[in-house]
Amino acid sequence: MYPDIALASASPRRRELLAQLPVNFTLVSAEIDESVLTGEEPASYVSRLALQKAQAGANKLNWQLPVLGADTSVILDKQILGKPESKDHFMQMLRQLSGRSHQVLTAVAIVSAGQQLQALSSTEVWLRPLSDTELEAYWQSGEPADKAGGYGIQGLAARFVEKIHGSYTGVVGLPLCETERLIQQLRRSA
Ligand SMILES: Cc1cn([C@H]2C[C@H](O)[C@@H](COP(=O)(O)OP(=O)(O)OP(=O)(O)O)O2)c(=O)[nH]c1=O
Repeated sequence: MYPDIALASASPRRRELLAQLPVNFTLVSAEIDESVLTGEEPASYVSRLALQKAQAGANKLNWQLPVLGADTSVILDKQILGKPESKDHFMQMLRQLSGRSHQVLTAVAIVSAGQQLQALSSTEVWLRPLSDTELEAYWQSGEPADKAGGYGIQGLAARFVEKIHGSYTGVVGLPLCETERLIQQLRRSA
């Protein structure tokens, strides 16, 4: 069937989550510079990146299809934590996240030739205290490397999560309630 939309993402999680919605989609790659601008607020950062991913995807497709982009970051005391760059970086991040709550922000953007739609999901996640021995073993599993904040709530790190307040799918990388709402808005305006 002809796709309604393109997903500008290399993330297998986003692909699996979008497949749970009644929408036909195709994939497009969109590499962008993910550097944080000086003084940029976390919400502005994730929103800008989601929009830039969608725009980069739309450019590749010559704006023939609406394109969806998303970005997820872990925020601790206004500090933006991306993916761990090394084991040391991972240990440092998880020691900071241990035994307290943090925020996970996921922005979603859909761009088409005529319009730009955006949503922001914010979730508070509480992690229990984590020992260095547990963290060493978790790093060895390979799971943390491609995840913002260095953990995957949907994977082995599930046992570290005491509670969440917000959107589970938002933490995994694509808040489905908000995303479906944007797709419905797009359809209404077509
Ligand atoms: C906190 C958390 C993040 N993540 C993932 C979601 C995102 O894929 C990733 C954050 O990186 P992003 O830069 O948002 O996305 P990405 O590089 O994986 O994919 P894209 O091609 O769309 O840019 O962290 C989890 O899978 N589980 C979690 O619990």
